[in-house]
Amino acid sequence: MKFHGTMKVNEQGHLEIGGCDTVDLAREFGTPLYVMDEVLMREICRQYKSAFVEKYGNAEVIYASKAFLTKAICCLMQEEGLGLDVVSGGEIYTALQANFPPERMYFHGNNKSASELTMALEAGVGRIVVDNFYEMEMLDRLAGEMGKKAEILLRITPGVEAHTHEYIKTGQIDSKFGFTLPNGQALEAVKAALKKENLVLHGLHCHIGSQIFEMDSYAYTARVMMDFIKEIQKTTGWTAGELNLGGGFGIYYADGDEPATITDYADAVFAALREKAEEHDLPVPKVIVEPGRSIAGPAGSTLYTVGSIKEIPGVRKYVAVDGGMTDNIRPALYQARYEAIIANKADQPPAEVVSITGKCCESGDMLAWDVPLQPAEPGDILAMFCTGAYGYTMSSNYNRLGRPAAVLVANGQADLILQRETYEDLVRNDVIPARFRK
Ligand SMILES: Cc1ncc(COP(=O)(O)O)c(C=O)c1O
Ligand SMILES: N[C@@H](CCCC[NH3+])C(=O)O
Repeated sequence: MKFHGTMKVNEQGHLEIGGCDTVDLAREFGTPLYVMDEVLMREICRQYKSAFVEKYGNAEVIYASKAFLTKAICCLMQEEGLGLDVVSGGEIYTALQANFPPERMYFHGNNKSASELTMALEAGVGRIVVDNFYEMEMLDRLAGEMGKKAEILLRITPGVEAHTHEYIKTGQIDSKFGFTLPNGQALEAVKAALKKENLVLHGLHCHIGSQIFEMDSYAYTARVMMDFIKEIQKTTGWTAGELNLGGGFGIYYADGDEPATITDYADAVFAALREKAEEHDLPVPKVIVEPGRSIAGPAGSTLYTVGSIKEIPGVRKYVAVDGGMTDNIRPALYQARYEAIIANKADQPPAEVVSITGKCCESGDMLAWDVPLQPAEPGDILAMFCTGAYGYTMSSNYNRLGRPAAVLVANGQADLILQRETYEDLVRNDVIPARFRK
């Protein structure tokens, strides 16, 4: 069990985050509640900036907003000087609504629609990361029609097998993302992009997957990409000025996870780039990294209220909470592990091993299997750690549960950044055809 950021046990024996007693937060804002530790989030942003930008100069850190996005988070990222990775019209819209500068956005996606590309061009999104030939043609045409130039990177699938869960690997040849490098498709894509009248090719992008612990995988990928940049230069005369290496830096969720440091990450990447730059007589390109999970994940905790408890003697004890796969699908989807504590008994040692389940009509609706926990009773507040990334953003209304609220906490102050969905919100888009309204 590991505490993160500003977490501590206060004099009442309660878990405190950002100087706020979590039991009070649960009372004031209700549960389930996402609690984001602002100080920790900012601290991680600064670690990224210092490890990549301050140490190596020609680099940029952009936050992968798919991890956790609200308008307030856009404001925070802007204050910290990070760019934004966006992957849909909805993410672009959210960022624009928060006045996030469009030129600092990178637009990703393997199936962007014409209306999303138009929106990106109109807004002046900084880089569109072109994923496939269909998109390349469409973007060139749309930009031409609008009398604009699209500033692009090309997404390359480098053929790198990252050591992570099958569902979150993206760099291998058999991937839906990007132009495949090993079979020559990527080189064809570069040649095609260079010929397009309305596309300005600035560089390349790749992303090998998510929750990655081995910095060698990043170094290896950087070398593969530099070899490719040389190959492109030899074939076309064009030299990529930008290399976006994606995100994926792994974090601690539970005992046994051993993440590297952000400094190790930056050093591994730059050592590989410099080595290859020398070998190939190439400039080191501008490096862009897109961390999502590692910025939002450790900063977020979810508070739940304990309800029913079912003990099957000799088999298992289920402790049910008032959320579940609707606010955190990761255990069900990726067998993700989490650590939890009874927030109002945070000064007590764990007394038993229990499984934490949600309230959905689904046996797979589990938040944690066989974890140590303080003695749980109905009404207790359970805090689950490191839920800040891909919890809210992958949430659903299954069983017509409303999505939780979220607060940003710092220095004893809690600010609401997401309202709890109400029953009214749940029926907002329902339409009853006239023939039923007799
Ligand atoms: C293209 C791209 N960039 C960045 C990320 C962010 O990854 P992570 O949240 O693991 O840092 C992802 C998600 O895996 C991605 O697909
Ligand atoms: N959503 C995933 C990772 C995929 C990230 C986006 N490419 C997770 O929760 O781990």
